[in-house]
Amino acid sequence: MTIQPVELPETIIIGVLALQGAFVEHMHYLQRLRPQGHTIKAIPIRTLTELQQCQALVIPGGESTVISSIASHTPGLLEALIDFAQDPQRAVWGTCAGMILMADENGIGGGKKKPVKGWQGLGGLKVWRNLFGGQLESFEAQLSIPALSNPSQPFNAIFIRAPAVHSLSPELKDKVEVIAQLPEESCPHLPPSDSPLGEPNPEDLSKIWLKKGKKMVTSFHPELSGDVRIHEFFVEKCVLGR
Ligand SMILES: NC(=O)CC[C@H](N)C(=O)O
Repeated sequence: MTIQPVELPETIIIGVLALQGAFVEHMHYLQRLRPQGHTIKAIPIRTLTELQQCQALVIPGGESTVISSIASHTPGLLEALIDFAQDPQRAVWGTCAGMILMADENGIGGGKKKPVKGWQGLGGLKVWRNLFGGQLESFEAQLSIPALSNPSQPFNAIFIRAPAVHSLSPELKDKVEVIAQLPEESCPHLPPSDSPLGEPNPEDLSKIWLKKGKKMVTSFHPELSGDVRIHEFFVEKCVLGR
């Protein structure tokens, strides 16, 4: 099946899911971008009608259980978000809690807590919630990321109760681009392996920024870094596909 490219309007509306979490920051960063030939308008999304106006979507960091619960109590919203996340024509970026929601399945620690409903945006991604630890274990890492503009300038990646990749399905592994990884010494330890997610792949733990077609996920918070380059990447590569 070939996918027909969608004609984008001059003004591209990027929705930022605004139910909970760091959505204001994402909107500020997106509004600063000036891609060639287009204007970006970032709008907060709280209803189905607002989502229907968007060409692309950002799911912010925050608390995935809360975002999921509010979405499920808003008429038609959760189903429409899942459709949007799975539509290969639509650009969607999940950061931190947003990455958890974009996964197929998620688990926490030894797997005792109920998982959050996965939107299956990349297809084949499983994540651990909070594997890097609680709020007090938050940390920053200066990363060299060759895919960014001005790559010699490190990117300050901020991790707050961040999720880690548990595993990628073999089909996803073939299609996904791993854009950034953590050095081994910063990777989390695996929890006891009694998780309902099945056997983790320790090699996937370091993967903190993944892209498949128009979808991407980052386990950290680029909207808190003071650096717009990952937002710029999302607009150029995922939204505009250039
Ligand atoms: N900074 C974040 O987005 C944290 C995500 C949070 N630990 C969750 O499970 O939803």
